[in-house]
Amino acid sequence: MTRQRHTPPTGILVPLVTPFAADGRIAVDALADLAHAVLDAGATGIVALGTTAEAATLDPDERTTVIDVCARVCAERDAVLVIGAGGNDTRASDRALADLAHRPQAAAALVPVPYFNRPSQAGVLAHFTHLAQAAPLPLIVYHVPYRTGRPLDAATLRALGRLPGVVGVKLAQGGIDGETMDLLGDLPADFAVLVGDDPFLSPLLALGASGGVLASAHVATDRFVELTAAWRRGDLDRARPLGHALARLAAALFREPNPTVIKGVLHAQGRIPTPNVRLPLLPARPEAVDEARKVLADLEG
Ligand SMILES: O=C(O)C1=N[C@H](C(=O)O)C[C@H](O)C1
Repeated sequence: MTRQRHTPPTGILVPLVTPFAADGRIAVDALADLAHAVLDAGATGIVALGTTAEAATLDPDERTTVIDVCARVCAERDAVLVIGAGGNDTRASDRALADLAHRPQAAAALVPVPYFNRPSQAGVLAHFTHLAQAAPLPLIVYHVPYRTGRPLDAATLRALGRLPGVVGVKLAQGGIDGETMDLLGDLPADFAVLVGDDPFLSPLLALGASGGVLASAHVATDRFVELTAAWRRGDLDRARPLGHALARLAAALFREPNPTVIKGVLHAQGRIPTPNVRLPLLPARPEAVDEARKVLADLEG
């Protein structure tokens, strides 16, 4: 099948947490309120079932609920919806993506590089070539080698970017290295780099990234949006200090495994009913939450 190219999403996309009520069930209203709040603050869209959503701990019915809520809000708001899908097995990923055929609101699926079973780079390319041909919607490759155990060089990322069904990469390499520079220096047409490492948002925007998928942007969303606009118009006097301030905020929010600190902060702000996470995650220590709130207050003060 020949796939047409689609416009990649840009700007700030927020991968929403899954708020839990005291009885352990998903707090559906709180999830919808979070979605509306980040869109009110200027986010381009939201990601349902990202890592931040603790997607791995949700049962199939709960995953459907999360997608339903996010899809409803995005439809109401005419916002971009990206849905996390896929895994480390090509056939299973294929089936998961096929299930999204009845989600016409979704702009793209966020699909991880296969983790744990350590395919070669050629195997990763073959995986995405297969998925991109068969999937009912465009794909964003989620490249996060410190989670997947599979680094990719710039040539492979570019080859992924040239696949007709692939519209972008969520780049979370844990830093900026030679491969990052090589990739951003020579991007395929209509292929978006979305930053997935919150502390590196500002330098990667300066290098040509078109936005970010950032759990940190649950808070100070308007500042993250402002940062992308400042780099876009070349306003260095605004972008540099704001970028540093948001990197400090991101560092504080990621002091403990994501999304534990973010949930602690959202709970303290009264935006979600509990800070609860599911095992094997443990709730953030109160000191970590307090520190993140202090950095946030300094930013907003
Ligand atoms: O869920 C996501 O999408 C994100 N997950 C990353 C992680 O948990 O490592 C962080 C990033 O902000 C977005």
